[in-house]
Amino acid sequence: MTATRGEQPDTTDAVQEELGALRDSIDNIDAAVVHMLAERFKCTQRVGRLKAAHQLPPADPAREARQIARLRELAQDAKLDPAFAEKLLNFIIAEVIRHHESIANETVTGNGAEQG
Ligand SMILES: O=C(O)C(=O)C[C@]1(C(=O)O)C=C[C@@H](O)C=C1
Repeated sequence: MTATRGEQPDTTDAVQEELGALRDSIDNIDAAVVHMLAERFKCTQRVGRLKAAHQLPPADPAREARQIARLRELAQDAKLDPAFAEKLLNFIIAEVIRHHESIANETVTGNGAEQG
């Protein structure tokens, strides 16, 4: 039964079991997201070094526009809010660009970059 305002919370075993099972799946998905992001950042770290070694700019807005268009379509097909997918990609790419700038700086100054 759906709880409404003013009713006591339903803490029966069946509800707790279903909540626990859903949370197990959420934990697995969160772990997969972390591992996928870690792999993505390993790739972008190599991109950052390649760009710095060849004096290429950290950001590539044309590439980003293609990624956003593609991700919005994928999101739509998957019934995920395309605006959310775009915000998430922009958030990740902003961090990647920060890393690229740090690597480029390290290449010029010889100082250690803070992160890949
Ligand atoms: O493909 C690149 O040129 C990257 O540096 C990677 C990446 C990304 O994280 O996907 C990051 C910055 C660029 O503006 C575009 C894409």
